[in-house]
Amino acid sequence: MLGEVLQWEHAADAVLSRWMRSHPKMGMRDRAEVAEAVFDVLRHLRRYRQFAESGTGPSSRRLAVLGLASVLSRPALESGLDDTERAWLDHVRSIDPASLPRAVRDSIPDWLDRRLEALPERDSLMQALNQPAPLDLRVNLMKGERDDILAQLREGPSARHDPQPTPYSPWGIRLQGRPAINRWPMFEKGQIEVQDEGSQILTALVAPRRGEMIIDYCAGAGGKTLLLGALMRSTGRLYAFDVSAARLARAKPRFARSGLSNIVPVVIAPGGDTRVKRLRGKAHRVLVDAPCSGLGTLRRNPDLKWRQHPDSLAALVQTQADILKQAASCVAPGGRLVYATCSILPEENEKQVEAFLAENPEFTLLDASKIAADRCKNLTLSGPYLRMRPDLHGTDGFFAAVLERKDAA
Ligand SMILES: C[S@@+](CC[C@H](N)C(=O)[O-])C[C@H]1O[C@@H](n2cnc3c(N)ncnc32)[C@H](O)[C@@H]1O
Repeated sequence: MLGEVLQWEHAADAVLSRWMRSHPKMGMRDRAEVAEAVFDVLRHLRRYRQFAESGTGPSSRRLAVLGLASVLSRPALESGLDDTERAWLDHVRSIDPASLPRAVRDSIPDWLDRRLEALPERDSLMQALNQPAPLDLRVNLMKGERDDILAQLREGPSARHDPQPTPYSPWGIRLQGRPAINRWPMFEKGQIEVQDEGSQILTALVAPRRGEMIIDYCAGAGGKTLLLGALMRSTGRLYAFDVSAARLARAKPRFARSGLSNIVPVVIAPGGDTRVKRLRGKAHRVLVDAPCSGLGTLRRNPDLKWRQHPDSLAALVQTQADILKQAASCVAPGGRLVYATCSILPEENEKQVEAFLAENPEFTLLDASKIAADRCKNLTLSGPYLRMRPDLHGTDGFFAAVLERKDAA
């Protein structure tokens, strides 16, 4: 299975899920260990490949041994190794990561290492992106209060995941480990959803009001749409646009569970869709959660750093600019446009916004950190952009900018 993951034809979690389904007799604990070991190899692949150059036998076995070393106790792992492998593992364990070239230590391709060079506190960011992430939940305001849900989670079997309120989002709960929450009654009833705290905070930047007309332009499977709908208290009209019918189809059961009745899902055509044209200048607020490299989510999707290339990134940057232009046309005078990504790369973030503002002087940049602080009391950022980072905030890496169209008067 690791061999298949490393061919990069499919996302690692898709290959893993298929493999798990084809091994129905495997216990929960073994499944969790296999998944952790595969993700560990993906996080540290470049470093492990270098280590695997020494030693004997198939290199895929050496990679698997290194991944398993992150989840199994030493005696459990070593009972499955021969003397040569044990000696090799001892040697590898004695290597100080600080002695390795930076891109090998961080396990990223050279092209990406160069692009991340200028980021502030780059080393701590890369270190944090190479760690596993906790699981963040969002309480659905339409169906519950955070304190009540937290109290329920602290009773019963979910207590072992140490439920804690998220530090910044007033709706978030953080769990440790990988609980299968989609079987929990409170999930089935639509009281909780999975949503990283950073994603909750950036959705709050849209700050929708009751009765408004809002567009979630890249709604995908609806993660942010659900919070927008709840913040609108199920009033007004919330369009969930996406070019992918499959993604919107995945959103529909979530919309149904949520109890929201203000969401209108629409599959749009890329480029000039007539329904988009009809909404020209009408929306109070538009969120563009743009398709991006996803490099801010490496804690959860470590394969993304191996699946992206400079060419695919250049194509994404062009798509983001096109989407931003179309989405902007829907914003009413005095209305707001929120541009967001889960990337850490300046070309997908600040540079994209600067290029848009240079071509669209009718928009001005607002201070996103102040708007975020209105909802998230403990969050002190320096504006004008929202930049969430795993090393500084414990969230995935997110970027957002809030733009306002000048009033017609
Ligand atoms: C980052 S994902 C959105 C995730 C979603 N907002 C959430 O919170 O779950 C980006 C989405 O943009 C969609 N997309 C790509 N090109 C688009 C376009 N031209 N117009 C609208 N959506 C597009 C993709 O299908 C994908 O679902």
